[in-house]
Amino acid sequence: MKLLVVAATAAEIAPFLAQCPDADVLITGVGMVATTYALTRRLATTRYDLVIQAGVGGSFDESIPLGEVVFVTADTYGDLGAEDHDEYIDIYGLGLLGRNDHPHTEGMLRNPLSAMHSGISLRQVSGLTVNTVSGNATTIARRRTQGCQVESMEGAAFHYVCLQEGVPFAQVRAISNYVIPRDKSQWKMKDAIIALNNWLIEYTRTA
Ligand SMILES: O=C(O)c1cccc(C(=O)CC[C@H]2O[C@@H](n3cnc4c(=O)[nH]cnc43)[C@H](O)[C@@H]2O)c1
Repeated sequence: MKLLVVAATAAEIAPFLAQCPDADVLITGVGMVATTYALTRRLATTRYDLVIQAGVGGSFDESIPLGEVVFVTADTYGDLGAEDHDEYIDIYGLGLLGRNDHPHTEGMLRNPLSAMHSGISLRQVSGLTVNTVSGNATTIARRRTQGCQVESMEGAAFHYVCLQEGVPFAQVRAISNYVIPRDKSQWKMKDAIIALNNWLIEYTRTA
């Protein structure tokens, strides 16, 4: 199987890079803009059977233990829209994008799961992608209403590009922190990276 591993930063997949130096890897940079540019460019020249985005992320759901590796099967935008005084109107609410305009389905960028994904036996969650990491109570309360379990800075861009290009994909994230008012002392980045890489090494060994 021709597999591409995508990560925002090399640090997130450093153990994998050390153990699998010949793997096909794309380090995109952090955020939706960098992810879209780098991945679109790569997929324009190379066809893959599966593209995996491996990263860390925050969880709104405190029943998911820090360090757990999850499979984000649907993603959406957390801050694409307009502020109307104290309210937030998302891009669909503004009428600038239809909730079912391709590649969106009911306002989500859904992974069309197939037999290819059967080897990914991780908890399946939905993702919210933001430009600014949630760090104050008002923003967090507002973003919670979107009903997603995890937050990242790249997931929606990754889903969007893969859906547009018709490439099978999987967004896999290890939970490094809960989405709470900013307190980096509570982040478990190292544990999350170890768990993410253990999963990635094992998955690519057997894929
Ligand atoms: O110092 C910070 O405040 C900070 C905030 C977010 C991420 C970082 C990183 O060093 C990792 C980059 C990577 O992390 C993902 N991430 C992790 N937790 C969250 C979150 O709660 N909300 C959104 N993104 C998160 C993100 O995808 C970045 O690529 C440092």
